[in-house]
Amino acid sequence: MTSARPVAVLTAAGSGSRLGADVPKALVPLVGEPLVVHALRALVAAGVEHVVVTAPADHLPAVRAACAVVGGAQVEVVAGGASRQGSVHAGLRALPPGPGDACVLVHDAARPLAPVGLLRRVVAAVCAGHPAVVPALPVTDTVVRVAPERSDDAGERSLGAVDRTTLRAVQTPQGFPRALLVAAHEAAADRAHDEATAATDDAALVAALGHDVLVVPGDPLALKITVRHDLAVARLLLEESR
Ligand SMILES: Nc1ccn([C@@H]2O[C@H](COP(=O)(O)OP(=O)(O)OP(=O)(O)O)[C@@H](O)[C@H]2O)c(=O)n1
Ligand SMILES: C[C@](O)(CO)[C@H](O)COP(=O)(O)O
Repeated sequence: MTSARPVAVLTAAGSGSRLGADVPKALVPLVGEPLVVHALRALVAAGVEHVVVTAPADHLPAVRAACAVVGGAQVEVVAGGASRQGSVHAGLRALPPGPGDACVLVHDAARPLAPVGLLRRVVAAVCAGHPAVVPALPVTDTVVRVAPERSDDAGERSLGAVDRTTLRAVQTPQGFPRALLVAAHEAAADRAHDEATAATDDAALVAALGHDVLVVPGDPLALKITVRHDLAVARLLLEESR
């Protein structure tokens, strides 16, 4: 068990194409503050000491200006990569080594309302010795597999339902000892050049090295802002909680 404060990479370099705003998703306001600022405040509230924020290369000044309003941690903003995986790798390269290496959180600006209790659960599990920790929620819909043939407007052919009791929807922040996370990213660096080949989360890269991934309870507040509807839900949740 370590008592050092954790450090973090906050991914904010995505364009937000599915959201369709006129600025990158991390800069879209939610009740007065950009998504990236909400996520950064949560990391600081959980005791994170140093945060590297990844930003779109053509929006570095805007993301720096947004993050400058948050005190309580050292914050650096660097250009992200061509995929989320590439951005996390770039963030890790910019994170100076130190005692916080015992627990690195990787968090998405796209999950602005992740509560501090959730962040603390992840940190506590990493500090207790787990090599990879992810928060996740049970899946509540019935989930079916579909046939691999191309779909058309008429729909797809269902191959039947999968057992949802064993499925979990994974959130962020995810936590790892730094050396292991870096090794996992180095081993998979050739996949990071495009989203089609990149891993969709960091735990998958650590699992690919043969390590166990611990799943801890997630939180509905850690929902991911992907489409406009999510932004409306987040606004309601935030207003309700104030
Ligand atoms: N090259 C990329 C792509 C994504 N992200 C970050 O990874 C998180 C999850 O990505 P997602 O929600 O898919 O964001 P976008 O890629 O921006 O969304 P879209 O796919 O709709 O364009 C976000 O915080 C996003 O900013 C990143 O840092 N670098
Ligand atoms: C990392 C993540 O938020 C865990 O659910 C998710 O995989 C990011 O996926 P996206 O396709 O980049 O939104």
